[in-house]
Amino acid sequence: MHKSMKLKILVGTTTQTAECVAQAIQMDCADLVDDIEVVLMDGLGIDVFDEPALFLICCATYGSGDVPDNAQALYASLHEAPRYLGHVRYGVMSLGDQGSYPMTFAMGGRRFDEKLADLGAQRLGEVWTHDASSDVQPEESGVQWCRAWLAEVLADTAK
Ligand SMILES: Cc1cc2nc3c(=O)[nH]c(=O)nc-3n(C[C@H](O)[C@H](O)[C@H](O)COP(=O)(O)O)c2cc1C
Repeated sequence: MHKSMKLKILVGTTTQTAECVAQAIQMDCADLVDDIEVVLMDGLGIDVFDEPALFLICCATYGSGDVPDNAQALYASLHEAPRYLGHVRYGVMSLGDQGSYPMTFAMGGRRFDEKLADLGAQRLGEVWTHDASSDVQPEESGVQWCRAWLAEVLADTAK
């Protein structure tokens, strides 16, 4: 990946924590990537991955380990209209609440991770998680993770 490439952040959220994390990244990582787009997942389908971009799934968890309502269409589309996504490289930021939902902690983002990997897409780096029952501030921690993640991705591509 080059600095001039696009980072597209796909946001699955209900109460906007994930969106705030994505927006903080958009502002704070502008020195690392020229073009950062934040897109809510509402109404998206698998064709969002047709665009040549590095993808970042930033997704909360609802129900019992499900993706949020606004992510349901995209998640369903990966199952209902599957196709090979070998050209896609992505990272995952997954939000949850370990205190209240220990059995399904941060499974929203992980569900996307599992399905994208099934379709041949390549995850770069480890999955970042945020626990709403902790004192960790999501925007600050998310930006810190994303800067390190982007630096690694950029360095790897430069090799
Ligand atoms: C009704 C409800 C169900 C939830 N279910 C889960 C869950 O199964 N696992 C989990 O880790 N977090 C769960 N959470 C916690 C949210 O994922 C967490 O608060 C997250 O930060 C919300 O992100 P958002 O503001 O972007 O929607 C749930 C929250 C609510 C209100």
